[in-house]
Amino acid sequence: MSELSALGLSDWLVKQCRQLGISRATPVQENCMPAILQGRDCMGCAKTGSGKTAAFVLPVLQKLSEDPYGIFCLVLTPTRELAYQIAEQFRVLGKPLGLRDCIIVGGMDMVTQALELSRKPHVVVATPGRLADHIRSSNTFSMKQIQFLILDEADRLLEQGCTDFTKDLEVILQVLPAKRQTLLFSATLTDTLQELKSIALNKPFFWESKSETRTVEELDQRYILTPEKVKDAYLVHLIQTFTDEHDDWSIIIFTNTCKNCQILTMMLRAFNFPTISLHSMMKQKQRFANLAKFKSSVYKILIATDVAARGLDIPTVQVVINHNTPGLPKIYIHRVGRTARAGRNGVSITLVTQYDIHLVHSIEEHTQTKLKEYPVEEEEVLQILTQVNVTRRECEIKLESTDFDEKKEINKRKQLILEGKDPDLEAKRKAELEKIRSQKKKFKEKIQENIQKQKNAQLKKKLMKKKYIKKKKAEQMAK
Ligand SMILES: Nc1ncnc2c1ncn2[C@@H]1O[C@H](COP(=O)(O)OP(=O)(O)OP(=O)(O)O)[C@@H](O)[C@H]1O
Repeated sequence: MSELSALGLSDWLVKQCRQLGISRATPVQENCMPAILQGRDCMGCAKTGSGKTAAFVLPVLQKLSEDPYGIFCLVLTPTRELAYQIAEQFRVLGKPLGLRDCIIVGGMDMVTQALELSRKPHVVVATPGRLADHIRSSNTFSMKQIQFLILDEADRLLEQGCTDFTKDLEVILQVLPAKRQTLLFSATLTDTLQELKSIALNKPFFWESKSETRTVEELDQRYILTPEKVKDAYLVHLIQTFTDEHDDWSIIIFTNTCKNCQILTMMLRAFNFPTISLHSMMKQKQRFANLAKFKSSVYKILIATDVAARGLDIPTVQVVINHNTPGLPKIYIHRVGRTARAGRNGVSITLVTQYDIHLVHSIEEHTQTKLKEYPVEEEEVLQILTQVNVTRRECEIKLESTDFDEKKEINKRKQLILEGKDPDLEAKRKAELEKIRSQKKKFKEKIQENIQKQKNAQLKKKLMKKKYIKKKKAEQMAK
């Protein structure tokens, strides 16, 4: 690791870093910061928890201090919680500058945000959807002068997943100057390198940490093979063991859906575990409040969907449990990267059913790490199995009596409206597609049935012929 001052940072910034416990640069900082300070575009790919945020925050602050104006820098990131975390790093490190930042994310008041944007903050940290909304609806701010565009978790921003940012990014890129520095960072940048290269136009400086594995050495990666029906009993058993043995540990449990997140939270609370949840069906204020309670260790267990998989930096997290095996290796890398950050140790445990074994193989191949089995006293798990499953069922019934599913439907409709689609038309289209699909299926089945019938008839014919020949032969022999 290098001294920060040797990398071209001013004394005030080095001093500010020291106050935050940053005395020497991590490899991603050591390699990317000089290139950024030289004015180059940069793509940085380094493992989770390796200090990528400071690798772009520090050079931006250095440049901003030389020529301060607003809006100087725009940071885009996929989740609202991450936007607040990044803005906080800018605020803390840029305090001596009197840095003014502005956070533009969905679920918060648009008028207040528009007002803040019009006051020319130095740095805007945003999620793409809400920023694109402001650009479409307001002319009270300009981004024509920005020096830096930063895409944190860049691969997620550019991939076409369930939340597709590409249209919003197009809107944003149209209002940015062509002459700017573009910086892209992620722990899984190399997966989508080609798409990313088109965003950073000026022959970017590319740096990737050289390592055989794609997860950190300090992370102990484990799995438990379990039948689906016993999964929750394993989960309760694991949490009981961890909380019995450690006072100061926090645990993040990742699950696949908002509903599962809600049910597991209710279930663990029924067992008196201090549990809180984070998922996209919660109101934004509740999301922030829950995260704050988890960060301050008021609650030791956070159950989240993949909305919390990337970027969140919570040093007390010692354990990550994957209640479902992630379908994609890169989701696994980000999820387990919520622990073992900045040189600390951590454990990840993935619950694997017999249907997920191929996913584990793909994770192992991608991360170049073999997951080890986590030893569990199975007798103890079996002892609580009935109680856990009954409690889960009770929680499911309780949730069904609320308007959770209805809210989900409303949220889906809202999302479609935001995407400029008519929800009723979409539902009709979906039903029609479903009808066509089922007709196709029936048609295929019919063809298969006919083919089978033909084959059977041919077989029958062959058998009859054989029988006939046999009979004839027998008759001839008799003669
Ligand atoms: N040079 C440094 N020395 C010590 N700690 C550092 C240094 N740089 C950053 N950190 C700390 O390391 C932690 C992880 O940093 P950061 O959140 O930037 O990781 P990241 O690489 O962006 O991870 P992810 O891929 O999960 O988003 C933070 O708490 C940060 O304050």
